[in-house]
Amino acid sequence: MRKILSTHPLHPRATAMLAGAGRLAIASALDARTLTAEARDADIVIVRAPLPPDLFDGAKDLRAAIRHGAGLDMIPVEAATAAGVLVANVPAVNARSVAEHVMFTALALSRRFRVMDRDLRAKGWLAGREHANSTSELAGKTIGIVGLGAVGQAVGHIAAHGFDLNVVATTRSLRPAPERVGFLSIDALVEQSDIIVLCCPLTEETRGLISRERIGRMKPHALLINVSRGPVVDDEALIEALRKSRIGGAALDVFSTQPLPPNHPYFGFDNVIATPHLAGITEESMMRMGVGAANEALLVLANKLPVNLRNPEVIEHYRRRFPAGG
Ligand SMILES: NC(=O)c1ccc[n+]([C@@H]2O[C@H](COP(=O)([O-])OP(=O)(O)OC[C@H]3O[C@@H](n4cnc5c(N)ncnc54)[C@H](O)[C@@H]3O)[C@@H](O)[C@H]2O)c1
Ligand SMILES: O=C(O)[C@H](O)COP(=O)(O)O
Repeated sequence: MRKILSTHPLHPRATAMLAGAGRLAIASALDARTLTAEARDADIVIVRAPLPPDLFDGAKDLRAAIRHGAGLDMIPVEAATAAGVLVANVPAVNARSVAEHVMFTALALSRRFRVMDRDLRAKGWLAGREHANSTSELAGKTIGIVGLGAVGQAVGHIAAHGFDLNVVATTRSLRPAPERVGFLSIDALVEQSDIIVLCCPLTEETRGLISRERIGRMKPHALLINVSRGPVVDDEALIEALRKSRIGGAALDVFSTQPLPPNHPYFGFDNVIATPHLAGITEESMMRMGVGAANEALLVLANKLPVNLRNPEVIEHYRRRFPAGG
């Protein structure tokens, strides 16, 4: 019987789709050793936790590693390709959830929601109201989007049409600019934006993109929102900037170390919102990601290629391993 290993439980609709195709096993733990052992006899692995590169060495039946979501950084794509394993993801289907989270944190930071709510509960009405004078509207401000893909475009659309923000973005290839979006270089974007949203993938190019130097160029009231991946930001520099009130605040959904340790310096700031990598997770997006991943798995098990194949260079090697495959 075919084994589909998922690092996490899937949405019930996805589980139901896979029921006839094989045995769905949920990983018993997420450490490298357990995942490697449990992938050894798997045909498919559905991924929401980082896979170790050597997982592929002993997984002789493994046909595909399928990301439940957009970011490919949890799959060592080179190692998978070398082993003849297909890599796929489910792009765009959580973009709306992430964009709504971005706008929610932009509003929460601008309106000082955390301290108002906290002080109302702890110190009473007047203490809660005290923060209101230093809050601001979003309308008319500039939001700078780094990574104008599915998430970035959804953020830009809501920001421009829903909140009357001016939208600027970096781009590497997208032309012409979407409606109401202006293109800037990354340096101009960090200098000119009141709100900076990071929604690029983690790559060698984006690792450390928000460097000490770029944090130093931000406006003193700038808000930094990171829904990309933790290592895109220089944590030490950001913590220092927050300590010195060099920027207005930050909303961080992703971190260089996940889970974020309970005593992390980010928890010490009133003007930081920290969430545990959940911007893309809602009832709706979990259903779409799960169904998308299950669809890709069913295609592969039916000897077809996944729709969102991310390592097409693997095909020849893959077909040598599974002569009927694809
Ligand atoms: N926090 C969450 O829950 C969550 C959910 C979804 C996605 N994400 C993260 O957001 C990323 C983007 O998701 P998406 O669905 O928009 O993907 P996408 O592939 O549609 O868009 C990524 C965009 O980033 C651009 N890009 C790549 N390198 C860049 C660079 N150096 N500078 C500027 N732009 C660059 C690409 O050209 C593309 O337009 C994912 O890779 C993932 O890391 C996080
Ligand atoms: O890359 C993504 O799409 C997000 O991080 C969500 O992925 P998840 O399925 O791991 O929550």
